[in-house]
Amino acid sequence: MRLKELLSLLPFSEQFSKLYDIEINAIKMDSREIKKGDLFVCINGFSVDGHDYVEEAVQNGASVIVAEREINVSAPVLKVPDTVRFLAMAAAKYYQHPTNYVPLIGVTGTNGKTSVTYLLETIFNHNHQKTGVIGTIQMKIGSNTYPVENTTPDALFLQKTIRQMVDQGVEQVIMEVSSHALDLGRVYGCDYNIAIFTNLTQDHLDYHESMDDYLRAKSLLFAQLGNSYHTNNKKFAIINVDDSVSWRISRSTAQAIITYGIKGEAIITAKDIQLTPMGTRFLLCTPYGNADIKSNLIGNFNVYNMLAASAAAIISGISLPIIKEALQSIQGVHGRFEPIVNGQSFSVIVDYAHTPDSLENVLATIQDFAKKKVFVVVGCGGDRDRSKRPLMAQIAVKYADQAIFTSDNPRTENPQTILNDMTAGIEGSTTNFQVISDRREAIHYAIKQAQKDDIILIAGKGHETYQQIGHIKHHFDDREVALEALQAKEN
Ligand SMILES: CC(=O)N[C@H]1[C@@H](OP(=O)(O)OP(=O)(O)OC[C@H]2O[C@@H](n3ccc(=O)[nH]c3=O)[C@H](O)[C@@H]2O)O[C@H](CO)[C@@H](O)[C@@H]1O[C@H](C)C(=O)N[C@@H](C)C(=O)N[C@H](CCC(=O)O)C(=O)O
Ligand SMILES: Nc1ncnc2c1ncn2[C@@H]1O[C@H](COP(=O)(O)OP(=O)(O)OP(=O)(O)O)[C@@H](O)[C@H]1O
Ligand SMILES: N[C@H](CCC[C@H](N)C(=O)O)C(=O)O
Ligand SMILES: [Mg+2]
Repeated sequence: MRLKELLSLLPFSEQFSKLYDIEINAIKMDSREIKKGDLFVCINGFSVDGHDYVEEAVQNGASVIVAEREINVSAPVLKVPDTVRFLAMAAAKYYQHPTNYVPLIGVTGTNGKTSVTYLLETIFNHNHQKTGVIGTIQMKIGSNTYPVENTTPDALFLQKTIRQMVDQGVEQVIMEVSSHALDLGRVYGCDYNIAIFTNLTQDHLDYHESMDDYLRAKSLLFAQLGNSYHTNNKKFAIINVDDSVSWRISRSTAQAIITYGIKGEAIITAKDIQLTPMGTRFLLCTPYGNADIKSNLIGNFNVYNMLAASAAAIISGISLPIIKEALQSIQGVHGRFEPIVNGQSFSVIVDYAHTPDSLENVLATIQDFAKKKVFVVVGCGGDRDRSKRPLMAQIAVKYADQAIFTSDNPRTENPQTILNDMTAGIEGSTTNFQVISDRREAIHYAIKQAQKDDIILIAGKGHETYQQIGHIKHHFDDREVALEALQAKEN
């Protein structure tokens, strides 16, 4: 690509006219990956500043540097006010605006993003449409899966991935959009057709300075809805009316709004909800008629997830019978309320609840069905929102008969400090908890204690297959460890 094409993204780009004819092989944001003829965009990150790696980029053959400040190197330097924005726009341009050639659904909110994307993937597949999915667990093109580092990848990886999806005949892309991604401009270059808001509750206050700032980030997805380059497709915001901030999300967009909910007045609603330990039944009510849904998914929060997915499917032209068939076919979402079964007389459930709200939802659901004791094994991530730690501990001791506090990706923090933050939230007279820092030991302990009809919730890691200590990810899978403990108990 000629540099002139990328420069057309910048206002007053004539000032760079001398550079128009430079040929760009690829756009890179990492000096270590630069090859001859690449353009290097300097990003000021959380650990280091990409501007400090310009020399290395030039040595590796960078033909142009894009930076936020004057830099004295042998390669030409394009000074722009915001390299993050430039990167997102340049990536979209370089990969020929892939999101203009495939419908794109973005799902944001504190909890339920992965669940809703999974429900949507199943619905579109039942409608015989090839899907591409980008999210926390993995990236998927059709049935091929690829590992991911982030829930929402950086702009370069994102645009490249969607381009691959378009080239491989994907007919619908569904992606989770994290608040970090919105705040860091990873999705500036995306043209969404549908944006879904699940809910907003406390998380990530290590990154966002307040809940208001967290909401601002979430609302950016709705603010950018409709920034189409070529298409004239209608755009829709799908919003959970039962969430207290939904009106602020609605006000962020000028596009059409489709509401869903159970308590408040909404376009897509659920009536006659029956929640059981085996699954959920409800009447899905839509402007196109109603459908009686019998789902294997457990808990009231999953009714919300099914409403959100149904709303997006309806808007995408999928019929109610297909939606019903798809929702009823779903056995569960990986690592979300996933039962671990080895013929034992009590239940073991692995779940990804790692926020106060999701932990409360899952424990309240379990408590509703519990015949005997409820155990919860839970920890809080290191280098993440400290203020959620005491809240999660309070919720654990409130809903469970016995809480076992343990480690969940301590990262660079001392595990004991995290556990102290958790127990600091608990009143002195409370005794239904203990601390077992080693997660394997904690899971074994809970399973050893359990008796007939008890329920053990192992929360926080869900599908994760590692425990991150320092900067190293050690293999660890709650589901494997639970099974190992069940087998040990048997013998
Ligand atoms: C806080 C955060 O978001 N960090 C992301 C960020 O890393 P960073 O800012 O630390 O990058 P850095 O190491 O400082 O590097 C800055 C720049 O210098 C460049 N560099 C660096 C070294 C070098 O030798 N040469 C060089 O050019 C880097 O390529 C980069 O362009 O950019 C990286 C590349 O895009 C991301 O992978 C990384 O996500 C980390 C892994 C992370 O944990 N992020 C979390 C907080 C996150 O984003 N989470 C959300 C989900 C949250 C939710 O569940 O709701 C997500 O979407 O995943
Ligand atoms: N709609 C919902 N409301 C509240 N809690 C939910 C909802 N859906 C799922 N949960 C709970 O939150 C946990 C995480 O769900 P899910 O992975 O779908 O959310 P997410 O938004 O993708 O999370 P992350 O930000 O970590 O990617 C589940 O394991 C469940 O306990
Ligand atoms: N996407 C979330 C995942 C948290 C999962 C939990 N196991 C932890 O490590 O804190 C985050 O990065 O905050
Ligand atoms: Mg997710």
